Amino acid sequence: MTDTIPIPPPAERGSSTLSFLNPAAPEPWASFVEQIDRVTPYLGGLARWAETMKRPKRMMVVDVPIIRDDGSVAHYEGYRVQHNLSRGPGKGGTRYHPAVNLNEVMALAGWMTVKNAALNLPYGGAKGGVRIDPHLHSQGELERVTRRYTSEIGAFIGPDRDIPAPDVGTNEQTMAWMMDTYAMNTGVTATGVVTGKPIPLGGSLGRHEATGRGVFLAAREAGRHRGIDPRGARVAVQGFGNVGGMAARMFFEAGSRVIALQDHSATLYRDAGIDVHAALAHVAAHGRLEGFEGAETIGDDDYWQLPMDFFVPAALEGQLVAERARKLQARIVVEGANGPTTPAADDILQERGILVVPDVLANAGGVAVSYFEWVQDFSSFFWTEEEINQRLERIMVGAFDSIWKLAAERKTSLRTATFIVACQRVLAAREQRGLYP
Ligand SMILES: NC(=O)C1=CN([C@@H]2O[C@H](COP(=O)(O)OP(=O)(O)OC[C@H]3O[C@@H](n4cnc5c(N)ncnc54)[C@H](OP(=O)(O)O)[C@@H]3O)[C@@H](O)[C@H]2O)C=CC1
Ligand SMILES: O=C(O)CCC(=O)C(=O)O
Repeated sequence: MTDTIPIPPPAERGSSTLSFLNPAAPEPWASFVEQIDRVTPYLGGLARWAETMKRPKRMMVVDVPIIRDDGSVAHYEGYRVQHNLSRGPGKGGTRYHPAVNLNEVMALAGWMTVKNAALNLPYGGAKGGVRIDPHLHSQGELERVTRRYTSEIGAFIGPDRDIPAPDVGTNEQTMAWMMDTYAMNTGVTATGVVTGKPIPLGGSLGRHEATGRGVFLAAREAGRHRGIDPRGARVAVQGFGNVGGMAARMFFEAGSRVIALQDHSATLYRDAGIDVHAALAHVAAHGRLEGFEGAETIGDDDYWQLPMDFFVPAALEGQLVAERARKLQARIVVEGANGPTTPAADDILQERGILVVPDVLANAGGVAVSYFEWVQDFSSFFWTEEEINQRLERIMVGAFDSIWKLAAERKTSLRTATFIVACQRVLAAREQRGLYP
């Protein structure tokens, strides 16, 4: 039922050679469930509620029909999963990608529940997506898809119900169309229905950079504990979109040597360090890393064996599988993407002494600033970029510190410690709310 739209072969996207999702990885929801199983023994009396985390509260699969530019009718499958609403409205991004499916969106929504609770944001967890390759559609077609999708899920979203934001394949423009469609359908200009909006529509300064900035802050804190200064550190980044591009820029501006970059179109390497500003300008002009002349092209196998201090996977889930975890020559992995490391790979990295800063902590800067945006929209009072960046740093460093201490106390990985904090908050709320009768 969820696989009616075939995944276009890479050939349709130009000279891409990298797969969309790693076939060697388990399905994302299976990884999420395994992570919940791993944390359950640490939950004490709340463990009796742990099953809640393995049952998404509400899931929608919607048909999104549009008339294409050539007059033909096309159907796309859309999803919105509200994984948990115990602590507040749903919150999480919207993904446009040809491999999106219900299983993936369930996992992404589950990770949002954990991430939001780990940072103590007053939200549950949700995520949405449409199974479409945005690279193959005109702006007009994407606008029609977005408006139809927003109308189809319209009864379930709202500033106090569920608040979408950008994710892979979506951006500020997508959020503007979602907000406008919601306003047209309800008669209310409720700017807080989505975050990650353009600034003139109630968007927040700093949101565009926030996830990458948060990844850098998490890396800096992890490096402090491991005696690795970002200045001069060797860094490789996978994925060069909003998160990977911005994280690479933050490292570069902090004096790191960004030795390798990879996106769908190319894997690039320069031992002396890549000029990240020049690579960003190339992608802004050409839409992909392919053709960038400031580095040499290397093979995918070589990429996974480069000696480095920080590795930042910032593309899709399931990239760091067991085989790659055995080869990886990094000292710290900072997960910019959601779910990039499989549970089996996690174990191997831990055995090998490679520190992993998990997605649900490392990439939480985006949703933290989304929270600031939502608060600003409600109060119609907007903060300066400096205030936003200071608050972001405080929230990221505070969460990192407390999770680091808990991991040391309980002798767990940072991932398990983050899940302990989050599950305790979510399940305590569930228990306190009670069940009727
Ligand atoms: N945007 C946000 O605020 C947040 C995003 N995240 C997570 O970060 C990750 C990236 O999201 P975001 O940066 O927003 O998405 P974007 O669409 O902006 O960028 C994704 C990047 O990953 C590349 N990519 C896709 N597949 C592969 C692959 N198999 N190998 C190498 N590169 C690949 C894309 O290349 P190409 O363009 O060539 O396809 C692109 O460079 C996702 O896991 C997302 O869920 C997490 C927190 C917040
Ligand atoms: O900003 C948000 O609301 C959510 C961002 C997101 O999708 C994520 O953190 O994975």
